[in-house]
Amino acid sequence: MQHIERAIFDLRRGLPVVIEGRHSRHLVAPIEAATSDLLQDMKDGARTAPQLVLTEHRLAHLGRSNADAPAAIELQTDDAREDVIRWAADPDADWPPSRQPVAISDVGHAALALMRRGLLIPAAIVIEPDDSLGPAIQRRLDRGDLLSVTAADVFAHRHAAPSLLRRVSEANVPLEAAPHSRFVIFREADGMREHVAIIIGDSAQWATPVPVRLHSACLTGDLFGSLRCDCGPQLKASLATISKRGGGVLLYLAQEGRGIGLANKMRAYQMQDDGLDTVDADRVLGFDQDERDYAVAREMLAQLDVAHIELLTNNPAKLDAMNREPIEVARRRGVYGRLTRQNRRYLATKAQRAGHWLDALLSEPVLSESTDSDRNEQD
Ligand SMILES: Nc1nc2c(ncn2[C@@H]2O[C@H](COP(=O)(O)OP(=O)(O)OP(=O)(O)O)[C@@H](O)[C@H]2O)c(=O)[nH]1
Ligand SMILES: [Zn+2]
Repeated sequence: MQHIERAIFDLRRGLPVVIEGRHSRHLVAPIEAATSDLLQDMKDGARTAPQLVLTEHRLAHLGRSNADAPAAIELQTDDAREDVIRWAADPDADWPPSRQPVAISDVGHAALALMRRGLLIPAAIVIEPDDSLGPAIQRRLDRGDLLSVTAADVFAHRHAAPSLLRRVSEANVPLEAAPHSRFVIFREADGMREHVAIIIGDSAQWATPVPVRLHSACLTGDLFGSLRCDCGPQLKASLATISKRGGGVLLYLAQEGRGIGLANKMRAYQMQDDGLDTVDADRVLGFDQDERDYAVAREMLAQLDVAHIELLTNNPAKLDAMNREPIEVARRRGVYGRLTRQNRRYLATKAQRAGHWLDALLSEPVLSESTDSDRNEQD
């Protein structure tokens, strides 16, 4: 487990790692770290054509409309770095002429899994080292300045992480909307993500089913009051509702940007400013329209001995994901933020393309924007 975590940190620092597949050893670099020098070194030391590994969503965006699995573009000697990066992440890129997608091995799949776990753009350059590069890689592995993981360990890690959640600390934190609250911190086994369960009220007095809200982190909305989404007001409304209903649990999940991370959410925002909607923007970057997995949430509730719940959500996918062993969703209750001029399109897209139950909110008049910042400037 530990060496997977270390490999992800190296990838996030812009360093390549070695992935041992069932049949052979490969060198893998994230597209975000593909400098001209690194790309040249990888091309020079490759036994067969280097591959740019892409997800099915990215392939579809490049015009391979029947793509239903990740695949690769084989790179040629004179492919410029700018082109390679464009194929991986530029919204305006097309499929390179006269090339066919090639199937990827377990190494390619493992590379994409590592990029996703590391919240990097899910695209990687993968080579099988030739006889000149192979020994140099071995020396670096022996010295410990290059890390190696097996594809099998990467897949095992992806499935094992949620069930190995550890309850690490807790304390009372009275909240404005719910004065009798206790924060319980859970850490995923690889140490990379922490999730918070906020226990509201006295569990002995809770209603059955227990009111539960799952809230995915949104730095911009929850903390800074961004008008682009509805998260901040939804978070406050959830705490107030749970408190009023005699208490329950709010899970604050480290799933920023529907699981793609803050940096990618900003990339997606930029694309939305250029015309794409929130679903397409994530897909253009190679992600699914929702990358979240709620196994962690089920495990947190199980560890808190909460099984029979009333779920506060407008999201059918959350409802479906939570109504699984050992959790039973007895009832759903809507929870609404507020409609603004800037979030109307985002909320309408969620309703139309992801089936969120938001009709009630979308039919309300748009609230006027807060003018706090103007007033601050006048002061
Ligand atoms: N990728 C992406 N994520 C976004 C965007 N806007 C908001 N988010 C994220 O969307 C998530 C919303 O989380 P929630 O409010 O828990 O979930 P939901 O899917 O809206 O479902 P509800 O339970 O009905 O609120 C947060 O992680 C936000 O950071 C966007 O344009 N792109
Ligand atoms: Zn938000």
